[in-house]
Amino acid sequence: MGLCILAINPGSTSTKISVFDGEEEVFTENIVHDYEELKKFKNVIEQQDYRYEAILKALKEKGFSLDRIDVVAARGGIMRPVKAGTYRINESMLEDLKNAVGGEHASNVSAFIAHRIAKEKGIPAFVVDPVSVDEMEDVARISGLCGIERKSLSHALNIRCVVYKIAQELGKTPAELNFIVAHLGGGISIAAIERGRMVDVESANCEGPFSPERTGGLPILELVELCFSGKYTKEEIKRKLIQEGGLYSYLGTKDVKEVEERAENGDKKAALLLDAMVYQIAKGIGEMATVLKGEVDFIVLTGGITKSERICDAISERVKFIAPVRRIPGEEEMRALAEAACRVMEGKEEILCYGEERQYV
Ligand SMILES: Nc1ncnc2c1ncn2[C@@H]1O[C@H](COP(=O)(O)OP(=O)(O)OP(=O)(O)O)[C@@H](O)[C@H]1O
Ligand SMILES: CCCC(=O)O
Repeated sequence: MGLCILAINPGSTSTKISVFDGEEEVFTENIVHDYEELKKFKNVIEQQDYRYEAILKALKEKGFSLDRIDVVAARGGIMRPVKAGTYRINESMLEDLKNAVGGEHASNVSAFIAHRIAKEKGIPAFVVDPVSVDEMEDVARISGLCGIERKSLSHALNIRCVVYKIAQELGKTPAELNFIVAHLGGGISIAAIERGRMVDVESANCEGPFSPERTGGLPILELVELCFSGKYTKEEIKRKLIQEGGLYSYLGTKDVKEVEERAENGDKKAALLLDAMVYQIAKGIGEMATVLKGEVDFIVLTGGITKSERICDAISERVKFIAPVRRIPGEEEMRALAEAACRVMEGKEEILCYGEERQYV
């Protein structure tokens, strides 16, 4: 076996792990957690031991010993704004994630698990293209209210991976192309990538289209009324916006496949909600086309929802006048983690140090 990589990618209800032999996938396992068990923890960082034990169990069931791992590559969470790349996990990063400096996200726990394994085995551990990759132009940071700044939070790992993949197919580098990438999963991010830099991004955590579980942007005064209605605590409001918003709030499910089936079987509400999600995603893509001044080489649709050809066709119908639309169903996050680990271990790419002033954007 060549370089043996353990890739770790925690989601809100599951932890995905993969073992790679260099760039060859050996196996991937999606460890599904009991939601009721996860809910017992005060926050995602407190789930670290629980998820760590689940990873050890899954590896054991595969007959794979941790002793064989040379390096751990983990999805990076919401830390301080950073430039894209691969960061060695350090105390300063762990401290920021523990304090949720950028907010709560399932992947915030990832660095803790990777760090623990790395310490036990005496091997290196990295996070790659964290959720808080920030390459936004200053003009994009202005929100419209002094004191509130727009944030760059996105599915940066998958977005950057698909950009590289398409550029490679064309025999070009990302620096030669402009993309709009819409990652459509449980959350949704829509990014404008100008010559390899993610110059603007909308994520359903803050604004933009609603997703299966997130509200995206809302009418602001109604939201103020809701917050001060006295019916909800701050935590309940946050849950309503991030975990129980979007399709879930209307239909009680986050499963787009199920919503499509309901719509096919004559459920008019489900059909309207799907149309609305498509409409808002297309609108978000249109906005990003203006960021790129119309100079768009490709619109890329990726993430779990893009397994649905029908949804992609409906989005495409509205945006294909902007640029050719490419569909990359599912996500490539595990491969992106492994490939990044290979690049830095082979010295082909610089290892970035979190906390060094120059890394902050
Ligand atoms: N064949 C399919 N047709 C339509 N929707 C699908 C299909 N397969 C998966 N989905 C939907 O994709 C969504 C989940 O996407 P994905 O797996 O990318 O999300 P995640 O990894 O949980 O979250 P995120 O992508 O935000 O990190 C769910 O709503 C799921 O129902
Ligand atoms: C915050 C952007 C990534 C996600 O929605 O999970």
